[in-house]
Amino acid sequence: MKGILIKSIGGFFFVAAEDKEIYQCRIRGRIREKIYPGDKVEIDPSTQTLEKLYPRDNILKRPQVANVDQVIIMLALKNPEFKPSLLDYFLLLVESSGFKPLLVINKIDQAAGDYQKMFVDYEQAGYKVHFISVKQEINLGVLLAELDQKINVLTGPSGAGKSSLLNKIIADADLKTAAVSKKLKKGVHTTRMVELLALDNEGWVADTPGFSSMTNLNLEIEAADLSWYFPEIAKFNNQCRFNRCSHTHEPGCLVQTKVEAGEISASRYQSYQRIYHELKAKERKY
Ligand SMILES: Nc1nc2c(ncn2[C@@H]2O[C@H](COP(=O)(O)OP(=O)(O)OP(=O)(O)O)[C@@H](O)[C@H]2O)c(=O)[nH]1
Ligand SMILES: [Zn+2]
Repeated sequence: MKGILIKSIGGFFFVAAEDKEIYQCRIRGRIREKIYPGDKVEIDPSTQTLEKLYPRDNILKRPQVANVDQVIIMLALKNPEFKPSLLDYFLLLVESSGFKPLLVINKIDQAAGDYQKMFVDYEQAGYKVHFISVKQEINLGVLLAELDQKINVLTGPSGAGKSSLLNKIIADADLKTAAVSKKLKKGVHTTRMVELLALDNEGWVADTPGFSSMTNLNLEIEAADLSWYFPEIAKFNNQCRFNRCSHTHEPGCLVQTKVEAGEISASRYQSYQRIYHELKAKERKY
């Protein structure tokens, strides 16, 4: 029977199978590869053995999850205050590892004025933005529909409301507590096992504890490649006067022209420039 690995602990592999049951399997000796949450597997339910690992589409490094469909970047409008530079950084991390981001802006109950206009830049760049309030349960249904049938990874800075969201949309009460237990999170650097949590529909979500420190992770990309991870800039790559234009200072740069004309967001371009120079400085050091 086919299934999906949701977690593994001490040699036990928990597989959510097609029949909607969860089987606690042992592995057959001949499977040599490492198996991650999200992996599609074949099990023998009668003996509770994991017999086969199906080829995977992709694997996310941190946390290690296989067959990821999208990475949810969740930020709050307020508490903590929304900062475009932080969102740009999260987007870059997701884009540069080759995954599809989904933007979720939480705490719209605390909004004053036309907050949506702060996100027009992102929508123009091609990102879908969901505006929600976990607390007041606004737009949660629409978001949930977007997670259906998919393996989702949830990231975002501390205080964005990730645990609160999981509390509302996870089907199983036991899993729920595991997902939000502060005790587990605070453990002395015990790396909590990644686990797929079942949503109320047919989707899955992996929480990423400690991703608040994601901003400290080193980006493993080169300055010269940076523009490929800003979709609205990547569109114009190779159209500047110079072949390997960095879009920072060169004459005849189409990107700079588009920024001046307001066709590329000035704020996004600022983030691009800042990160470009950070990466350059790092490259000079080594
Ligand atoms: N006003 C308002 N507050 C919210 C909303 N969602 C969450 N909060 C509050 O925001 C605070 C942080 O929420 P958490 O769910 O713990 O945030 P988190 O992203 O899991 O944070 P970490 O566990 O530190 O990564 C809590 O006090 C929540 O009650 C919302 O939609 N509106
Ligand atoms: Zn250029």
